[in-house]
Amino acid sequence: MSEATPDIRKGLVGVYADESAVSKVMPETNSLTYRGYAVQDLCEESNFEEVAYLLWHGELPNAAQLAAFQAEERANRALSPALLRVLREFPADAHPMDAIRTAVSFMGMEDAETADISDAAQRRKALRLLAKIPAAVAAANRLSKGLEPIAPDASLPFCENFFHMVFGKVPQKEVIKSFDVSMILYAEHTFNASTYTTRLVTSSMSDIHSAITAGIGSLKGPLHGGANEAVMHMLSEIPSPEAAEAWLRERFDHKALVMGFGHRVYKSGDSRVPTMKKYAEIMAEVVGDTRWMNTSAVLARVMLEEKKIHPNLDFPAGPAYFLMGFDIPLFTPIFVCSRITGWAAHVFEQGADNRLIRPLSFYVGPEQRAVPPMSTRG
Ligand SMILES: CC(=O)SCCNC(=O)CCNC(=O)[C@H](O)C(C)(C)COP(=O)(O)OP(=O)(O)OC[C@H]1O[C@@H](n2cnc3c(N)ncnc32)[C@H](O)[C@@H]1OP(=O)(O)O
Ligand SMILES: O=C([O-])CC(=O)C(=O)O
Repeated sequence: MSEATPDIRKGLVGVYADESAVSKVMPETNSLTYRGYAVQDLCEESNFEEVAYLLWHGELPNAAQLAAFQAEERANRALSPALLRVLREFPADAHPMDAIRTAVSFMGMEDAETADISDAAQRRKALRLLAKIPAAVAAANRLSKGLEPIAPDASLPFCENFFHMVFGKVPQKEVIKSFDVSMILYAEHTFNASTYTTRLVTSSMSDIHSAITAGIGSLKGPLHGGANEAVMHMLSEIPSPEAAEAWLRERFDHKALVMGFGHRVYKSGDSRVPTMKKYAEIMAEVVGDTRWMNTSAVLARVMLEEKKIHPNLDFPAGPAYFLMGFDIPLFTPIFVCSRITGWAAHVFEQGADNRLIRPLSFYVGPEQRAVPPMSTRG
């Protein structure tokens, strides 16, 4: 007798897997809060370091707490000589997401506290990851182009230091502000695929480097974080804003996905898009290049008219990063530099009230059968 099929939610659509106090997505009002604060307000009133502290501690830092947090982050940026040697051995055409995934895994082997999964140790390790990941991303990017890595500068704030390590210089304040806003918007988003991956790994009482390494693997996919790169490749294929509508309609004919559109939770607009779009437009003004935002506007209009699908955060973030001068394969690793904050907050939360995550599968394979001898197998 065949079993009745249980209620299977493919893709876990609509499933509440646990409670969380880190952030809240409200699709009915297109809004998002981190620990109760609207992301738009955080973008205007705070900076990425303050948001990292907020996500990890539940409250915004006061001046002394922020200064101590920043001092810790700045003191932990340098990569070990061994990791730098490993980075030099990576194939020049390795994708930077593969490079940072491997680098974080290596950092796990180097960290003296890897095996200590107490809350205090996990927090110390998360701080070291927040500090070192940008240095590894920047070093791998430069090495892949035959350039020497640039050592972090402890006199610079987080965002300025990232530009320093990638380009060897710090850009004007409008560029830093746009980047900082992108880092705040990318920091956290409830139980997205990569965050859930980090919680799943944590649930077996594994360590934070293992969880973050797995999270990076999940983020890489083009249905998730990899979409910010895919958006820019797509925009680059479109010869001009005037050609965008015909290009898109042709894509509809092939039933192809349009990258940077759609979202599992938001169905009438991603809460973060208006803010990121504003700062992408500021970047277009700073650089004096409106092609990407004009092309984007046509795509967004036609997608809404024809498919009723809105853009997600990756859609304006892609051109914003391009206008900041970053190589396209660096876009998702930049997302990692930010999302380490949200991932770690979830690792702490999962660890504080843990139960092994282990769902069921409904078997649909062959009935039980005898193992045939080799001589009878076709
Ligand atoms: C930071 C982030 O990770 S944001 C997400 C970044 N990812 C992307 O931009 C990739 C493109 N987008 C997508 O692939 C999807 O929208 C996802 C993966 C983000 C969400 O997927 P789901 O929640 O499973 O999609 P959903 O069920 O809402 O799709 C409904 C319909 O819209 C279509 N659709 C959704 N997004 C798109 C898109 N970007 N282009 C074309 N059609 C789309 C689906 O094919 C589906 O059509 P169907 O009903 O004819 O099968
Ligand atoms: O929430 C999701 O599924 C994807 C997303 O937007 C994010 O991780 O920022």
